[in-house]
Amino acid sequence: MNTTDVAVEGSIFHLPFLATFPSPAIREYIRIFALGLILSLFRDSIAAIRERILSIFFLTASFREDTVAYSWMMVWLSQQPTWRNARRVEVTTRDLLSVGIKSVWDHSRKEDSSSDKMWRRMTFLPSLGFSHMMWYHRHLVLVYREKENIQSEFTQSQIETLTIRIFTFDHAILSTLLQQAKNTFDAVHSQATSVFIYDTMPMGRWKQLGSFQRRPFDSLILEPGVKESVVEDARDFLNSRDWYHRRGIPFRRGYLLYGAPGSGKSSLIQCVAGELGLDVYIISIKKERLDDSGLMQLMGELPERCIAIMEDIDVAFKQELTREAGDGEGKSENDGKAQAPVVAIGPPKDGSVTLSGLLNAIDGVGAQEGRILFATTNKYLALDPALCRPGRMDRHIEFKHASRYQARELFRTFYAPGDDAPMNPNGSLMHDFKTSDSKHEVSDLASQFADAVPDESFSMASLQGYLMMYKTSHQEAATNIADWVVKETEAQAKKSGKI
Ligand SMILES: Nc1ncnc2c1ncn2[C@@H]1O[C@H](COP(=O)(O)OP(=O)(O)OP(=O)(O)O)[C@@H](O)[C@H]1O
Repeated sequence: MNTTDVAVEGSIFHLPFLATFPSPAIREYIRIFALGLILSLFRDSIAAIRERILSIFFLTASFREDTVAYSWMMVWLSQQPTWRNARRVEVTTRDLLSVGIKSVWDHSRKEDSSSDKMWRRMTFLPSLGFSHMMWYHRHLVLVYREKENIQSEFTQSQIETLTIRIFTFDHAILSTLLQQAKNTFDAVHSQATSVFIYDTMPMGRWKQLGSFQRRPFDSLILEPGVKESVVEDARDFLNSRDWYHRRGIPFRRGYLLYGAPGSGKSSLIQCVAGELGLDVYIISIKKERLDDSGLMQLMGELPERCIAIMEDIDVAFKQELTREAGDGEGKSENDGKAQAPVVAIGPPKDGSVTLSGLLNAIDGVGAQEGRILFATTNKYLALDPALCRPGRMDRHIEFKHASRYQARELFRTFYAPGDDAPMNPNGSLMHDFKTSDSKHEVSDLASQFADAVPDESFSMASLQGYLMMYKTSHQEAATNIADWVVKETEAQAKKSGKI
């Protein structure tokens, strides 16, 4: 018997059949392989036993990154004091917008109170790949975050899963925790509108892009009653589900906002979203790799109460028209009453969404109920009649360049007395806006400003741009507007080749 045979037979891992192999090296390989196999089976059994024990004593809930409940839980976790003292923790000063976490303002560092450092923002989260313990209503809770690889046809990416285990036999505690997490999330987001985009990669899903502060309703200046009527119409729609169902009418509503660029179309959508507390889902029809079925899928995956936006809906199909053709100041091509659309629509140039695909996605069988669709265009006449008909676009709202009324109200809102008036470095208001004298003064200057602006000749965006040059001096803004109008009119004439 040679030394190798002794080693095999004398080891704690004795396999008699190995003696049939003449080569000692092969015997050694087989022995190591078998040992590894047994260890891995042993490890799996231990994990299965551990899992079994945990599932007996703990209530387990998993949340995938692409679900709303995951965002609730992450926001709630980020607000738990436990992580501030944890020995292993993820600290970030960024907003984790994909899950809707806004970093919290840390007021605790009083020594920095004179400087911006007081406002250092931090979010504490349980770190990835590590099991954390915390207490919830006197129950032990285990928190585990892990990333899982997802392979698609084109790419490989990762998706996170959060697992919560609660030491309890009572299911109600999970419901309480979820409700509390949702309330926390809602409270954090009550002043903000969440924005979602469709992520076609690695697999189609709506993904939160971020959130923006609700736009104050008063900051949008349209002709009297216009914005109020849109909000009321949308509110009425949301409350009329049964009415629609009883009459067999699909429970969807569409608004087509058309007209001059920079006149408040996107701003109106922001205001409606803020007033009705709805999230916004942006649909880019021109997105790469989006075809008819992809569009249908993303429309079908919209949540029930939301605002879906399709901006520049004309650009998706009209190859010969470009946005620049009507972007200049001065009267827009859409001024005046809306006429019947006359231009035929050609095949798509870049994207692969077709007109019939779009029409189906808007009101086909798979289209989501309860959603509000806002489509915008600067080329109203270029749209196909089928796209504009009631049922797809129920209300058409025209936007023109600023009227005198709008110019005056813009000025008044811009220099409105209030807490958000421009501040001096020492914290005092730049103007004494709080006195009624200054209110009257702003009113008078607003009229002077509006008188100098020709009716429906300049976009609200350009007037706003002008006022931005005089953020701190309303008198100068009112005095210099006449010169600005002359210069701008000349510039427009040059641009359009009139001089
Ligand atoms: N009616 C308005 N009232 C107040 N501000 C306005 C108004 N119209 C435009 N603005 C301001 O001008 C800027 C552009 O507005 P907005 O994006 O809403 O215009 P739009 O009509 O959607 O433009 P576009 O067609 O080019 O996308 C914003 O900063 C907005 O605050």
